[in-house]
Amino acid sequence: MSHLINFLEHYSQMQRLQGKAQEYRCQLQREERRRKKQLRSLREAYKQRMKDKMSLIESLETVICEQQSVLERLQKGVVCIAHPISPLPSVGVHKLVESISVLQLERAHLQEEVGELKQDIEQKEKEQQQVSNTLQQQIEELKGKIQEREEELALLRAEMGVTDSEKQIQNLSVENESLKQSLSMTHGLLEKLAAVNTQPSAQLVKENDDLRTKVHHLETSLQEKVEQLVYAKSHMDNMQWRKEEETRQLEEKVESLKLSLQDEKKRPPDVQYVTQTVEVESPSLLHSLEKAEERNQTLLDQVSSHSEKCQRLEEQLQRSDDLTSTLQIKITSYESQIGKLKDELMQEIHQLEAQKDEAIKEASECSEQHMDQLRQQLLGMQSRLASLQPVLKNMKTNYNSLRSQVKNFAQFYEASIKEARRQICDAVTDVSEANKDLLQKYQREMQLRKRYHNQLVELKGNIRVLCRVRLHVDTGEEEGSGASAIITDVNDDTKLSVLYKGKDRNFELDKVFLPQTTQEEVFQEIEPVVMSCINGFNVCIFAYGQTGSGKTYTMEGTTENPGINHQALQVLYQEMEARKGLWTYSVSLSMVEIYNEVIRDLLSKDPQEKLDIKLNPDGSGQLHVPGLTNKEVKSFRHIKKLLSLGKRNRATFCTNMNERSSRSHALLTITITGQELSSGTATTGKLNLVDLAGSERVWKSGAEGERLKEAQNINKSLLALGEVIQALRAKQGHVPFRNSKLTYLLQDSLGKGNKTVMMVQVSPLESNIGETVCSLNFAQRVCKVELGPAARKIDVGRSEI
Ligand SMILES: Nc1ncnc2c1ncn2[C@@H]1O[C@H](COP(=O)(O)OP(=O)(O)OP(=O)(O)O)[C@@H](O)[C@H]1O
Repeated sequence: MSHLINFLEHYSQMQRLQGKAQEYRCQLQREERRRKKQLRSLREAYKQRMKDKMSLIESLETVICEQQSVLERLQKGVVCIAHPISPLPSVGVHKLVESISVLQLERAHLQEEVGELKQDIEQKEKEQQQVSNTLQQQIEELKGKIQEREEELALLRAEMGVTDSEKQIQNLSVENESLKQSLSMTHGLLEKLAAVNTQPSAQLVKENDDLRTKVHHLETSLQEKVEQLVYAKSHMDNMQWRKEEETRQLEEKVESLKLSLQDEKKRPPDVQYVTQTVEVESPSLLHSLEKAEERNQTLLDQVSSHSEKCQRLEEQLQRSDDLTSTLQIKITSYESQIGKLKDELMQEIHQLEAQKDEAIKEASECSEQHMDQLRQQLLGMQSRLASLQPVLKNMKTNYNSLRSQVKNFAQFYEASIKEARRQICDAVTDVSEANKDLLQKYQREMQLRKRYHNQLVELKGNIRVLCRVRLHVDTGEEEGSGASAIITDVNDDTKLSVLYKGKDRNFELDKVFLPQTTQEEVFQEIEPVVMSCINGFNVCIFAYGQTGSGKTYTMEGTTENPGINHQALQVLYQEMEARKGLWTYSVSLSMVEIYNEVIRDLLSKDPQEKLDIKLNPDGSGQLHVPGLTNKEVKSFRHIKKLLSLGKRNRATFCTNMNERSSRSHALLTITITGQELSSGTATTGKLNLVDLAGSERVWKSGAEGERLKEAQNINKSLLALGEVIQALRAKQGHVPFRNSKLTYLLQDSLGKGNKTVMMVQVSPLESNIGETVCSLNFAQRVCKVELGPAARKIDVGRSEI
């Protein structure tokens, strides 16, 4: 047992260790996920910034293109200026040259900055490389440690053999493997990070180079344009000088001509000749003068057009200057933007580097922490394993001893089982014997009960005559004659007296029910007789009395106050249910009506069919009614359904035949067949519940025809019944069963050894006194013949039937 407890303790320890390992694994996975997320966000931010930079560079490129086109346009303008002879404004060209030199200076600055950036990036790359190298080294160290631990675990596993501990070790190995994977993943992520950091720097450098080449191209083209402009300017200066020279020569010529003309005019007559000569010569001179003037005019026009042209060119140059200055401003703003961007880029690079350093630091710290944890776990595991080893040895020895015990246990078990079986068999035989004994006792008790019950019933009388005084029902018909004519004795429930024709008539019967007696109280009195049916007795219960005396009420009752029929069936079913397991029962039911000595089946599909009583063809001497429906009853509910069907069928006759129910007998027969399971004893009992026709003496009041026939038949059958009961009570050898259909039909139930209850119903009304006395006389006549130990003193009344 102690081994088992030890084993369980170790097992629980193992479980705990497994749980912890699982916990660590989860922690590691969480950390890994966190780091991945961090790196992902960093990468996203970096990408976004790079995108911004690229868009800025693109915008810069477009600006440079624009500048190029402007320069091309300028170039074209300079070419146009080279051809006409006009003075050229040198200010714009100078400005352009100056801006180009500024640009060159800027370019030199940018080149320097790019060079510095390159150096920075290289420096950063080197640092990054160093960090990744150190991380790589750490990873290698971790790998080595993991390898060592694996080897240790393998050794431990080899020592421990195939137990639950091995599962634990396997779990730890799996955990180590996952740790390794996470480390390699971290390594990969770091590499990716490094790659991400280097990539944009190279791109930037490349773009800077491109920009630089573009600027160089622009500068060369500008240089060429400047040279062209200088050449054009010198050409124009030349042209202007020549023009001025020609103009000066012509003016000098005109001046000399004017002077010579004035000299000629001042000379005497020969001067006339000279004048004439001059006059002769002067037209030619005038003509040449005119020509010279004309030429002078054209030259002046040319000069003015050239000066206009020069004006325009100057304007153009002014515009170009403006354009160049705006471009210069733009370039400066772009340069400032580039500077800002460069700063931002540098800041971002610094931030990224700081983040990267932080991430690396965190990763390394985390790895170190994990390593520490793992180391601690390993130490814990080692110590636990060390403590487990002796326990394991103990367990092994325990296990071996248990195994040997188990081997012996089979024999011990078999012996104990045999012993237990023997004991159980003994106990079972004892119990079955006791059971048998009990069963015998029970059967004896049951027989005794039956006997005592029978004795009790016999003591009360096998044929009992009871009287029920109907409750005074205050109906209109009976008004004025409502006084009770019956006097009951509260102290003696067997006596009642009636004041009839001035005389007191005293009657003594088996029991008298007072008007206020309830349906339940009535049934309680006859319950033992009813119950004897279940024990194989035939029982007949008759309700006798004049019309309206309460026969149907006593037998059928109402829904609120069920009568004998309903209560009898209920208790019978209850008893059958109580005997379940000891007895099995089958119940069948038939309902007939006897009217004018004709039997009709109330449960038949054709209730009008007349039935007859015949001897059973099986030779048993028993009577039977061919064609009579004898319904097998499944439950109490089924019985109720059948009763209402019979009632309905009878009601149909009533409507057809004018209150026939009062003048016909209704017979309900329940047959109960039972079998005792232990002994196989079978019993069959019948309960006949009869609501007799009204006993009033209508035939005496001069009734005729059908009514007379009815009355005669009723009287005949009731008389026959009285005679049969009398004969039975008197235990006569011959019982006149065949005198009526009713007694003939009930022959087997009225015979010797069976039980009969005659419930004589009387009306309490003064107006019914004659019939009441008549019914009581009938009851008394039946009662007086009683045989038994306690002879009754009976004041015999007159029989008027
Ligand atoms: N003990 C009683 N308590 C209350 N009402 C009763 C009692 N006995 C009879 N009645 C009522 O008296 C009336 C007549 O009774 P019932 O129909 O049972 O007489 P009956 O003898 O069967 O008549 P019939 O011969 O015409 O069938 C019914 O309304 C019934 O409910």
